[in-house]
Amino acid sequence: MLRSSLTSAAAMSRNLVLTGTFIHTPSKTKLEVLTNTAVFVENGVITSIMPATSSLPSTHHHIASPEGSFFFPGFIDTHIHASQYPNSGIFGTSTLLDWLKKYTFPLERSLADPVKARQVYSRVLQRTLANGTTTASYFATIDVDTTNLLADLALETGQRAFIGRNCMDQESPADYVDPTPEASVERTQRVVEHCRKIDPEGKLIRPIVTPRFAPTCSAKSLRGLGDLAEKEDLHIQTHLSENKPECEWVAQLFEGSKSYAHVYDDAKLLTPKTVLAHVVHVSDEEVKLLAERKSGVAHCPVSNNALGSGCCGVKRLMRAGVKVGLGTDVSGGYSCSVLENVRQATLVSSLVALQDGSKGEEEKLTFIEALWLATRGGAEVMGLEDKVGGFEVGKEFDAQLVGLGTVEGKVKDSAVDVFGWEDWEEKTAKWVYRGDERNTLKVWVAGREVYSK
Ligand SMILES: O=c1[nH]c(=O)c2nc[nH]c2[nH]1
Repeated sequence: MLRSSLTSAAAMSRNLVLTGTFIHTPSKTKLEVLTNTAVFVENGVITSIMPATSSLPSTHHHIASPEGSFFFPGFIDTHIHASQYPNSGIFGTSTLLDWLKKYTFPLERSLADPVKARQVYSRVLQRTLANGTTTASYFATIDVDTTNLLADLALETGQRAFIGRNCMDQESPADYVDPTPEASVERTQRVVEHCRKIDPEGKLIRPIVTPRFAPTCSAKSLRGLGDLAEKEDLHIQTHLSENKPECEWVAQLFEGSKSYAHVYDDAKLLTPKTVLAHVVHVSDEEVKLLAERKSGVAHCPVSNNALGSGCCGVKRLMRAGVKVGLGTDVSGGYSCSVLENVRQATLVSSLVALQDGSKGEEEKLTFIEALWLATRGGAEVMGLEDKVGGFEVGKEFDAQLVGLGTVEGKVKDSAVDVFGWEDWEEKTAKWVYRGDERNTLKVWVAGREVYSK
């Protein structure tokens, strides 16, 4: 059940003490398991972590993890198109450019209808929270009012969200396009103002400048958006080098730029606050540029597989010092589950390891590294590394309670069977490869319970 009203005392409680097992990834290679532990949360922030004792202060609302369950940091979805959620699973055999025309632009255009937008956005917020996503970076549509509605709904449900209005002023359908480069900037400014009005300190809701991708943005609009982001110190999100025909198209449209990545760099759009989705077909020079600019990558394995875009060598990016998180990329990706992307990130990396010219075993991502990408990696990409991603004093309590099943069927509705002899690392691996939203029992953002099964 989604906590959209503030009536429940538990949902409201900002002073909590949670006890039981806590699992997180302090580093890329380490899964830390804290058993019999108490985590104190005050005003949404973790104030102490200590061994659990039998006497707990009555000033704090107590939540104990049931046997066999554990607390895990909330997932960070660094790339998701909220407006495309109704199309999840509908992509046929299309690839990126025909998929955009056939399925995506018509649906996005229809969301200028506020009734439909409310229905779709409410549902995607509910479904992502039910999958343990506590932070999401959303693309909406080109429509200002319904993009602002997405911001309102995210604030109401309590998810941490970056809200982006899609900018597109060329190479787009005649009835789904910004009329001028100036309109792209001015309409974006209206969304920025709205987000800042409803959440002045950006505690949960932040605007994000969103040039859709280079082909649908004129050089003038890209430059205008780069200027806006610089002036207002804003986050930026876009797509980079997802599939080969797209890359060829960009080379034709932007002959003056050295590469696809340079198209954005030439417009001041590669900054430490930039999130680039996909990044499948990039040269070493482009990878170096991303690392130099400290821009982040949203790795979207499910979408890359579904649309046949290619296998992203994610370890290559990480070795070069590029920040990387995971993105569901709904609805190029058919699932809004970050866990599904954790799983597929590891599987794709095994295929990358077999490719000619790869570094073999070095390309493989372990499930622990993939969980790190889904939490701390995503936090770095979104500039939230001091706030979320793990269990440490000073971080906000963004977390999910994960319940696994037993062979006796003690946890209902779970596809994970735990026999009892597995250690916590093995149980976590079983969750990654066998689990789904049925295992997400509760979710908190900044100490507020925002979802309960
Ligand atoms: O996966 C994607 N989804 C989109 O909506 C899109 N637009 C440009 N490039 C895109 N890639």
